Amino acid sequence: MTSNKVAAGVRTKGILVVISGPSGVGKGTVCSMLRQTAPELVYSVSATTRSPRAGETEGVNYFFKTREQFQQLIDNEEMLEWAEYVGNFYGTPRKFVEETLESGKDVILEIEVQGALKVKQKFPEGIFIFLMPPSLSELQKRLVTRGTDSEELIKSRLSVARDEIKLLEHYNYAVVNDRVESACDKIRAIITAEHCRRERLFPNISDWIAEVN
Ligand SMILES: Nc1nc2c(ncn2[C@@H]2O[C@H](COP(=O)(O)OP(=O)(O)O)[C@@H](O)[C@H]2O)c(=O)[nH]1
Ligand SMILES: Nc1ncnc2c1ncn2[C@@H]1O[C@H](COP(=O)(O)OP(=O)(O)O)[C@@H](O)[C@H]1O
Repeated sequence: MTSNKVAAGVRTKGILVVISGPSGVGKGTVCSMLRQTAPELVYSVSATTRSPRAGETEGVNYFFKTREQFQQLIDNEEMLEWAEYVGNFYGTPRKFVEETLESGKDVILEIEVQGALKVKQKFPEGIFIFLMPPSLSELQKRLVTRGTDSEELIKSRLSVARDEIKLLEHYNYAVVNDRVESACDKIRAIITAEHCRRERLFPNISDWIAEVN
C-alpha cells in the first residue's frame, strides 16, 4: 500500500490553528492560558509596528518593529501574511510557522480576519476558529475594563469588530468566550477532534496493514 507512505508523511505534519476575533474579545487572555495549560501547542509570535503595552514583552507578546523594519520583512518575503489594523501593521513570521509545522508540532496564530483569509488560501487544511464575545455590550465593557485604549480607539475597534463578525462564515468554528477556561477547553477539544479525524483518514497502522495486503 504505497498510499500509506504518503499518508504517514501527511500525518506527521502539525496542524495550523488560526484564532481570530474582535479586539477585546479575549484572544490574548485565552491564548496566554493555552500557552500555560497546553504547552504542546506552539504559539507564533507576530511582528507589529504598534507600541508595546504595559506588561508586554519583546518576543513573547510581539516582535516590536519600526515601520521601516516591518517593510524590510515584507520586502524580504519573511512574512507568511501581514495586514494593517487600526493604523498599525501586524504580520506572521513565515519561517517559524513552516519549520514548526514541518517538525510535527501544532501552531497557533492569533491574527485578525484579513490575515486569516490570506492564511486560509495558503493552508486550506488549517483550523480556523473565531472567538466571539457573549454580546457587543460585553465586548465594549471588556475594552473599557482593559484600560489600554483611548475612547476614540475603542470606538474604532468596535466599528472594526462589527465588520469582522460579518466574516464569521469563513471560519470552521465559533467559540464564545464567556469563561476563559471553557473557551480554552473548547479550543483544545476542537484540536483533539481534528487530530482524531486526520488519524482516521491517515491511520498510523502501516506495519500491520502491509501484512494484511
Ligand atoms: N494579520 C495579522 N493580524 C495580527 C497579527 N498579530 C496580531 N494580529 C491582530 O491584530 C489585531 C490587533 O492586535 P492588538 O493591537 O494586540 O490589539 P488587541 O486585539 O486589542 O489586543 C488583533 O486582531 C490581533 O489578532 C499578525 O501577525 N497578523
Ligand atoms: N472570558 C472573559 N470574561 C471576562 N473578561 C475577559 C474574558 N476574557 C478576557 N477578558 C478581559 O477582557 C479584556 C480584553 O482581553 P484581551 O485578552 O486583551 O482581548 P483581545 O486580545 O482579544 O483584544 C481584558 O481586560 C481581559 O482580562
